[in-house]
Amino acid sequence: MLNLNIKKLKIDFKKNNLVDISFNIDDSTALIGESGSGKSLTLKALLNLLPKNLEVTKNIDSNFELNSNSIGFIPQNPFTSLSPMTKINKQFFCDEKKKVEVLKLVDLDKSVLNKFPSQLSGGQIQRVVIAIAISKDVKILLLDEPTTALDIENKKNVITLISDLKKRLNLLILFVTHDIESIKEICKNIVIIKKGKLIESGLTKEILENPKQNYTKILINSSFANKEFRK
Ligand SMILES: Nc1ncnc2c1ncn2[C@@H]1O[C@H](COP(=O)(O)OP(=O)(O)OP(=O)(O)O)[C@@H](O)[C@H]1O
Repeated sequence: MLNLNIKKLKIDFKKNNLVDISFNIDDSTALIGESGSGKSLTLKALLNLLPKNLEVTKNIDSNFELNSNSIGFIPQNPFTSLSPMTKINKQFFCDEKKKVEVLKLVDLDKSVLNKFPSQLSGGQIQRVVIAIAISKDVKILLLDEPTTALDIENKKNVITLISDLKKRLNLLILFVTHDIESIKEICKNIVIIKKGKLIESGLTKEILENPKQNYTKILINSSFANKEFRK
């Protein structure tokens, strides 16, 4: 079984500590916290994309090689993650057989390969981005608020798709979001962070039913309140 253990991740800017956390991913983990809590910095640290002005101490253990092939990244805004002037076909870095195979997994016809991003719908673009992410020998998928830019219908579809891919491809998942509701279907565990520190962690079901910390209760309530508001 795959495992990725963030034994220590400490990120400082000058004398300010921005992140100081440790947690293990052995299935699917949601990383949740209010804006500015350090979620994106944590993802960037895993992707080796932290800006040079930050001081980083990183101790990560995994039972697979952690490199650009084993990490797949799904960004917040699928619309800006594809090159607009390049046909979908040229945005993959794998052979033709693999392209068709991963497109099938995300329920897209191979005819999209011959199109430009502007010829696809928002939901189709997000599916292409997911297909590109899984076209390598991916072991862990990092998702940065992957449904924020989508409407409710597409949001539901993408959540179902990710949940399905996780099972079929046996992937580890680290899902960053503000929206606790969206991770119920996908994530077994939750890690709650505030100002770069771990506040509470455990099984999703248990934390949603019985949050211990006030901060967690507020995050859960605001997520449900938003949902009501959007109805
Ligand atoms: N390059 C940087 N230099 C200095 N401080 C930074 C840098 N990048 C991020 N920070 C600070 O680190 C903290 C955490 O930022 P981060 O982007 O990880 O938050 P986040 O939880 O992803 O927020 P959001 O949900 O709004 O995306 C913030 O206070 C931010 O201002």
